[in-house]
Amino acid sequence: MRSELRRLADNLVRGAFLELYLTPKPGLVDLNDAGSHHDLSISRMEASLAVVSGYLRRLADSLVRGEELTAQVRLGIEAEQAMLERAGTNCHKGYIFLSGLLLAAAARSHRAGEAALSAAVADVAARLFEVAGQDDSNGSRACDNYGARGIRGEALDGLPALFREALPAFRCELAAGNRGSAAYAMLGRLMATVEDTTALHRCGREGLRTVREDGRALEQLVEQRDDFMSFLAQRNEHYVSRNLTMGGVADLLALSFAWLSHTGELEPPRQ
Ligand SMILES: CC(C)(COP(=O)(O)OP(=O)(O)OC[C@H]1O[C@@H](n2cnc3c(N)ncnc32)[C@H](O[C@H]2O[C@H](COP(=O)(O)OP(=O)(O)OP(=O)(O)O)[C@@H](O)[C@H]2O)[C@@H]1O)[C@@H](O)C(=O)NCCC(=O)NCCS
Ligand SMILES: Nc1ncnc2[nH]cnc12
Repeated sequence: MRSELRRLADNLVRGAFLELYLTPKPGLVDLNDAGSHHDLSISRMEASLAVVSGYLRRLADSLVRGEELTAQVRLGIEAEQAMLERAGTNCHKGYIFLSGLLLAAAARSHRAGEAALSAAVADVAARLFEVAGQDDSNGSRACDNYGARGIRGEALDGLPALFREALPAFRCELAAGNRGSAAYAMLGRLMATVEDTTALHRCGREGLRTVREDGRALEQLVEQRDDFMSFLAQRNEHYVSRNLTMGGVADLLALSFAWLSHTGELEPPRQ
């Protein structure tokens, strides 16, 4: 259990790096540019991931010691503060929460399999929201203004974006022999389905609609083996012109990469 949790913690860090370096991603920081994030850069996000890495190791240790959930929530809040102090950004706030939630659920899930893990996520999220207060945040305002459920709904429902959308999209593409486009099939599915409160906060319902339509277009281009890379680069220009971004999609993509890395599905097949 100890080594398994440490391994998952390491994969959660790896997943966030894989998300950061996937290029192009409209509105988001990638190897080409900082998208709609004037305050961010690759190096700043890498500095933020150093904080995430230390946090996930401490969280795994806390879980191995069998500490109460309140101790893990405290570690999450400390990590949010350390990210602001050391990297000057809140760019992984959502991921600190989502990765911690998945790790805490894995420690408490006594049955094997993704359905059991998803149920454990929902259970931990319900208990976590009882002990952690609700901030006056961009996400909570977007939820109030647009009747959205955002990251809290995603967590309380057991991460359906991960288990029911992203992973099946990746596996379906891989089963068709398309290893090169599998990550983009996953990105397209997340864009088409996630209720991203970062997009809502920045550009209202119109912004979320744009992300969803682009997600469906990306899925079609991937399916038709068309030039989806040029499409994403063009959409990046549009997102930057509107200040549109999709931080929730980014965090859920990172979580998906992390889980696929943990299961070994990112490795090339053995000859
Ligand atoms: C539960 C908390 C995470 C609090 O969340 P809250 O409801 O208060 O909302 P936000 O503070 O807005 O943070 C939520 C972040 O979640 C990401 N997100 C958005 N939609 C979804 C979704 N549908 N599913 C999953 N995740 C989603 C998103 O994160 C990314 O975007 C961030 C940038 O957003 P923002 O801060 O709004 O930035 P800007 O637009 O640039 O802002 P301005 O400059 O305009 O002001 C970035 O962080 C990405 O990660 C949302 O931002 C929570 O704080 C909590 O309870 N924490 C407890 C501690 C903990 O983590 N414990 C776990 C231990 S087990
Ligand atoms: N690549 C990225 N760009 C901007 N915000 C993010 N939050 C998580 N990943 C991100």
